[in-house]
Amino acid sequence: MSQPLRLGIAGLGTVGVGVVRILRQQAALLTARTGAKLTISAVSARSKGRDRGVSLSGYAWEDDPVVLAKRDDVDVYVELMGGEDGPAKASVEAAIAAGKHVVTANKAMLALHGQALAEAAEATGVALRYEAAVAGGIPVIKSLMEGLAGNEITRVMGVMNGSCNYILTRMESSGKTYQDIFAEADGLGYLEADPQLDVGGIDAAHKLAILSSIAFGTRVDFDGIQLEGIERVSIDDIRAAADMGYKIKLLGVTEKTGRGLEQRMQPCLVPDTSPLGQLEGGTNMVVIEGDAVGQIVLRGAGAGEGPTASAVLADICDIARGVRGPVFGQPASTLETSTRASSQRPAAYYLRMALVDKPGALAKIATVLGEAGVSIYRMRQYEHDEPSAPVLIVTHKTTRAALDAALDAMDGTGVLAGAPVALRIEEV
Ligand SMILES: NC(=O)c1ccc[n+]([C@@H]2O[C@H](COP(=O)([O-])OP(=O)(O)OC[C@H]3O[C@@H](n4cnc5c(N)ncnc54)[C@H](O)[C@@H]3O)[C@@H](O)[C@H]2O)c1
Ligand SMILES: N[C@@H](CCO)C(=O)O
Ligand code: NA
Repeated sequence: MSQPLRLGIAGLGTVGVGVVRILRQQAALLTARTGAKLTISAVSARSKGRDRGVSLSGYAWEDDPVVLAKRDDVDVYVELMGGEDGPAKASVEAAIAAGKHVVTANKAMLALHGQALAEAAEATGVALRYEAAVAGGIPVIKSLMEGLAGNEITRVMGVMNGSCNYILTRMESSGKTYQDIFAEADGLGYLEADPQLDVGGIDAAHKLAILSSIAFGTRVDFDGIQLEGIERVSIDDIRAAADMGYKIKLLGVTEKTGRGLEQRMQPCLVPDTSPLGQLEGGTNMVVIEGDAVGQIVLRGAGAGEGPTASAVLADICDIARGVRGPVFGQPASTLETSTRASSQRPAAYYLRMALVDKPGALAKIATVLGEAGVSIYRMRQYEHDEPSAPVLIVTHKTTRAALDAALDAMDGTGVLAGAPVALRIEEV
């Protein structure tokens, strides 16, 4: 048997405790699989005395994660504190400089500092692994980097924030408003301490930025993501979309177009019969398309103690087996700076509008759409008691620019009884 692999774990919250638990409960299995004894040398968290429901006896305690990261008896530094900067980044940098391998679940840090950290790790010859950072327990990093290494990746899509998917699917099943279900999710502890990270799409966008880099050989470019959260998704749209055969999802999409890399994280419609459309509750799904493999669908738990710790353990086991390799699948120095594709690839759009119920109103809308080059594919007007008429339109594929021109022109027609809603329909 090889030398023991000695771990230093910083962060003993949901994920850290899960990792300690698996290391204690599955010690024999992990040794059988890796050929090495996996031991914990030291741990760090904010509160030393807190009862975490798992024994920490036999592990040294460090108040400062940077000190922990550099300890002589630590071979792998496991960062499970979170936060894009602060002690997480400082300690990971210290670990790399001290020649320690690093495992982290910190998507925010990688989305914003991934390139610099990858360059540092590769210069020092240490592993920097982060399976838990994207879609938690789903082995999406491994699938993309290893299982699909023979493919040119054409598109990656995913629902990668469980809290948002919970809110959207609960709105539909309960018929309640966004505000009501947001409060319910908050009460159940489903939201991050800063809920804007979830509902603003930021957490999911961090994950998308990491996947883009691996899929397309580009430097992580979080700021290049067209980002919109779910705060403005209304129960009226969820109902109307359902009536037309769609679900609304906070969907991340990254694809290389002739104009550059297009990364979008926004609410959009997907067919209700598609795997993404059928994804309920807090579950995650990532869909990957490669030129040789076609489309594959990965589904599972994106968060929670067990699933996230499962991914951290996978990385630790790989390091124990001697697996190294570039952080984003090819040497960091060869990753390209992506050209940001400025406008969105053509798509069908869903439009919901309330029209003044007077002769010629619908004709005016049809005219401005036609004049902007936007063609109508499907349309419904519902019976109504109110003075305005609810109208739904699904367009043929069009550019966002043409649609925006049509929406601008609609403003001047005098037949709108409120601001129209326009959502992209993603081909999945
Ligand atoms: N919880 C999940 O389901 C999940 C899923 C995927 C990824 N992640 C990521 O895993 C990481 C940890 O998440 P979590 O949910 O376990 O968080 P948590 O809030 O439950 O735990 C954080 C831990 O870090 C410790 N900590 C924070 N600042 C510290 C400091 N300055 N010094 C020492 N210790 C410090 C805290 O004391 C706590 O023990 C984050 O990067 C998060 O984004 C979490
Ligand atoms: N808040 C995140 C946690 C996992 O990153 C989610 O809901 O998916
Ligand atoms: Na994962």
